[in-house]
Amino acid sequence: MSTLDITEVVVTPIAFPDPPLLNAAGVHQPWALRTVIEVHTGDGISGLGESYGDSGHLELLRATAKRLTGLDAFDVAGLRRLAGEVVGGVSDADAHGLTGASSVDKTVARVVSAFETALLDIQGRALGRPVYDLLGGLVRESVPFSAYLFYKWAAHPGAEPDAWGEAVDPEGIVAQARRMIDEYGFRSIKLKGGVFPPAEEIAAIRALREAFPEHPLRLDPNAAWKVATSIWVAAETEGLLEYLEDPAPGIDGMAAVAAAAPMPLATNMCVVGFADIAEAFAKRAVGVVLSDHHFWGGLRASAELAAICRVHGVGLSMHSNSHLGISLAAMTQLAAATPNLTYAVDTHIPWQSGNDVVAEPLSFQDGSIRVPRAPGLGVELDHDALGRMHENYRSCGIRDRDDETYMRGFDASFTNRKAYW
Ligand SMILES: O=C([O-])C(=O)C[C@H](O)[C@@H](O)C(=O)[O-]
Ligand SMILES: [Mg+2]
Repeated sequence: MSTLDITEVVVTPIAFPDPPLLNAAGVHQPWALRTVIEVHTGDGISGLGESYGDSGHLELLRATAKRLTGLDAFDVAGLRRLAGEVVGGVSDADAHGLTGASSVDKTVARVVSAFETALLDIQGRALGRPVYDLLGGLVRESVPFSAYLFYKWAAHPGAEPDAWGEAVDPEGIVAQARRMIDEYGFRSIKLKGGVFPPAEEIAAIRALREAFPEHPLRLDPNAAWKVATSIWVAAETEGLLEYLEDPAPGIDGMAAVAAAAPMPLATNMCVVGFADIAEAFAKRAVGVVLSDHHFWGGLRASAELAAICRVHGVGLSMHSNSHLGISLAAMTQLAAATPNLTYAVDTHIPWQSGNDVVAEPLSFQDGSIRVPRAPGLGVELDHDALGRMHENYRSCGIRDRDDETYMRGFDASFTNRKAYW
C-alpha cells in the first residue's frame, strides 16, 4: 500500500545577496534570509516550501517540523492543528512592519504556509498533477508579473557597486525601469515609495508615465504618509495610477483617503488576515487586496481570500518581498488557478541577481511566466545551491531582517517613516 506519511522534514535557513533597496522602514541589508522546507514521505515523494528566515519564525518552523513526522501529506487540517499548538499564544512580529500588524493568527498562518506549499507539492507529484489542479484548475496559461522598482544606493556602504546602479531621482528610476523591462518584458510597473518627500515620488511617477505611456503604474509608500498628504498625492496622480498602495496607516486612515481618492487603494498592510476583512470592506478602506500566501496561511487560504474579494467586488493583486524560485513557483501556481487575480503579480526576482535554490527557475517571457505543466509546483531543488546558501547564512551574521537598524548605521537620526510626511 502506498503511504504518503511524512518521514522527515528538513528545515534549512539560507542567505543570498540583496542590493541596498530603500523603503519606508530603512534599507535592505546585504543579505536576505529565507528558509527552505523539504518534506519527505514514505513513498519517496518529496515536496518543497519556502518561507521567511527571521530567527523567531525559524524557531517556530523547526518546532513544527519536528511534530509533522507521521502526518499524512493530504492532512492539511492536521498541519494547521499542529502549527497552532506549536505557536501557542506567540505573536511573532517583523522588525520592518511592511506587511502590517502581527497577531497569533498571522503567526500560525505564516508557519502553516511554509509547510502547506510542500504538502501540495507532494500531493501534486503523487497524483501526477500540477498544484493548480489542486486549487481548482487552470484559468490562465501564463501569469503576468510587474516590474518592481526601488530607489536604491549604488552599493552597500563599503562594498562594490552592484549591477543595477544608483536610483535616487526620477531619471534613475526611469533608467531602472527601462533596464528591467528590456530584460524581463514586464508590462506594468510598481514603484516602492515612502523614501523621499512625496512631491519627488510624484515626479518619478510622472517621469515613468512619460517614458512608458502604456504601462499601468502603482506607487507604494508603505503607509509613510499622513491622511491629508495621501489625499493630496492621490489628487496629483489622478489618471496616472492603476492603484495607490498603502498610502496611510490603518483601516480608518485608508478609509479616509479612499473616500477622496480618484483611484482604488490597495493594501498589504491594513488587511493582512481574515480578521481584518469585515471592518476594512465595510468602511470601504481598500479597493484591492494584495494576497501573499506566505502570511495568509498558504495557497488554499489565499484562494479563500480571493473568493471573499470576488463576492465583495474588491480587486486582487499579489505581494512579494525578497524571495527565490520555490516561492515564485508557488505564486505562479496560485495565480494560475485564481480567476479574479487580474493585476500583474509583484516579484523581487530581478533583485536576486540570478541566485536561486531551484535547478531550473521559472523564467519570464514578455513579463509573464508560462505556467509549468509538471506535477507539483514544477520546480526541483538544487542541493548544491542550497548548501552554498546555507553557508552564506552561517557566515553572514544576520539573523533577522531589520532595515531600520541597518539604515541607522549610516544615518543615526533615521526612524521608520510610518505617517511621516
Ligand atoms: O508593501 C510591500 O509591497 C512590501 O512590503 C514589499 C517588500 O517587503 C518591500 O517593501 C521590501 O522588501 O522592501
Ligand atoms: Mg505594499
